[in-house]
Amino acid sequence: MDDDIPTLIQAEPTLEAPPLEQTTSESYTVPLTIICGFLGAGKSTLVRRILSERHGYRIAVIMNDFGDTADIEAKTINVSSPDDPTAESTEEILELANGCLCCSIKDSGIAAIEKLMSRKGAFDHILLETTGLADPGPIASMFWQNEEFTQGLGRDIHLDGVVCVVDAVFGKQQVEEDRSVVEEGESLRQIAGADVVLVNKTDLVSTEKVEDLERLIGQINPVATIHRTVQSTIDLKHIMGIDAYTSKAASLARQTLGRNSTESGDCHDDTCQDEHHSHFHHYELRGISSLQVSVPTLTQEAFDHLDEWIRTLLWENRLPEETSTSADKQVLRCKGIFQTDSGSTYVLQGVRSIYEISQADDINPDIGVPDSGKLVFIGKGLDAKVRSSLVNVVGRT
Ligand SMILES: Nc1nc2c(ncn2[C@@H]2O[C@H](COP(=O)(O)OP(=O)(O)OP(=O)(O)O)[C@@H](O)[C@H]2O)c(=O)[nH]1
Repeated sequence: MDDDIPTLIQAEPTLEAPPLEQTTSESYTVPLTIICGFLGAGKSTLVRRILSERHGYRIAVIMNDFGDTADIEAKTINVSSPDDPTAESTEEILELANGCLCCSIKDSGIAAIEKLMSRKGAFDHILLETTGLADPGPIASMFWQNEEFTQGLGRDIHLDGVVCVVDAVFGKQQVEEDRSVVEEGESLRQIAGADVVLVNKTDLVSTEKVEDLERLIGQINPVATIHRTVQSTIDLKHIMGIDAYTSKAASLARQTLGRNSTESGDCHDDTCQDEHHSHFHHYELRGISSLQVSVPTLTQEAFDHLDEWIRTLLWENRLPEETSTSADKQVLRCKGIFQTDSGSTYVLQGVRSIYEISQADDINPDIGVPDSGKLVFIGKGLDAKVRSSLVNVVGRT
C-alpha cells in the first residue's frame, strides 16, 4: 500500500450542526469513538448513514475496507499523493459529499490514523469501526492512557467513547450462545466495554423483547447508556462528544451511575437483604459479571486504600489480602464517582489494567452533590469475596 497521502479538498459542513467540543488552542485533540457490535447488528448501516446523511458534522470514519461505502457517492476520490502525483492509486481516503472522510484500515489501524491526522482540520471527529468479532477493550486501551500512544498520535487524538451496536432480534441469543472464545464470548466483552449501546432493529421485535434485552445489557454493563434504534438512526450527539474517559464526564458518570441505582433498586445499603435490590442479583454469564458498591464520603486514608485495592486487582489480578494472582480475576471496565471528606469529587475510569482516578472539574451545581458515591466493576471472577473486600475498603471511613 502506498504510504503517501492523497490530496483532499476541504469541504464545509452542509448543515449547521451543534459544535462538537473544540477549542482553538494548540492542545486541542480530535475525539475518537470506537464502534463495535455484533455480526450483522447494524454497524455498517450506522456508518453508511453517517457517511451519506446531511448531518453537518465533519467526521472521519475509519473502516475495515471501502466495500461498505460502494453505494455512497464520493465527492472526490483522491488517489494520488500531493508530493508524487504519479504514485499508484490507493484509495486510502475518500471525501464524501456531506463533508465526511472515509479512510481504509486494511493494513494497520495506526497507519491509517496517522495518514488521517495529517488532514487534521478537515474533520472534527474520528469514528473507528471495528470488525464484528472485535473486543473493544484492547483497542480502547491503545487510545487511552497508553504512554507510547500519548507521546505520538495521542498528542492529536483522545478517546471519546465506545459504542456497541446490538441486534434486537438475535442479541440475547448471541450473548448466550457466543462461544467464539472458550468461556467468554466476544459479544459479552463488547457490551462490557461499551459506554453507549444501540439496541438496533427494534422494528422487528416486540417491546417486551427489547426490554428483556435491555435488562440483560444492563446486567452485564450497568454504566452504559442504552438507546433503541431502527436502521441505526440516532442523533449523533448521543454517540459523539460524550467524553466518557475524562473527569469532565463527572455529570455523565453521575447520570449513568445514578440512573442505574434508581432503576435497579439499589438501596445503597450493602448489608441489605432485599432480593429486589440489584446488588444481590449477582448476574454472571461465562464468568463475566458486574459488581456495584456504594461509597460513603472517603477519608484520605480510605482513598489511599481504595487506590491500592484497585491497583492490585487491575494490575495483579488479586485482592490485596490474597498472595497469589488468578487469571480468573480480570477487570474489563470500571467506572465510579465518589467524594472525599476534603470536599472533592473524584471520577474513576478504567479499561482493563489501565485506570485513572481524577478530580472532577465540571461539577454542575444544578445537579447537586450525590448523597453517595458508587463504584462499578465489570469483568471476570468478581464474586462475593471481591465484593466484601471492596466494601471493607470503602467502609474504612
Ligand atoms: N429491519 C431492520 N433491518 C436492519 C436494521 N438495521 C440494519 N438492518 C439490516 O440488517 C442487515 C445487517 O446490517 P449491517 O449494517 O450490514 O450490519 P453489520 O453489523 O455491519 O454487519 P457485519 O459487518 O457483517 O458484522 C442489513 O441487511 C441491514 O439492512 C433495522 O433497524 N431494522
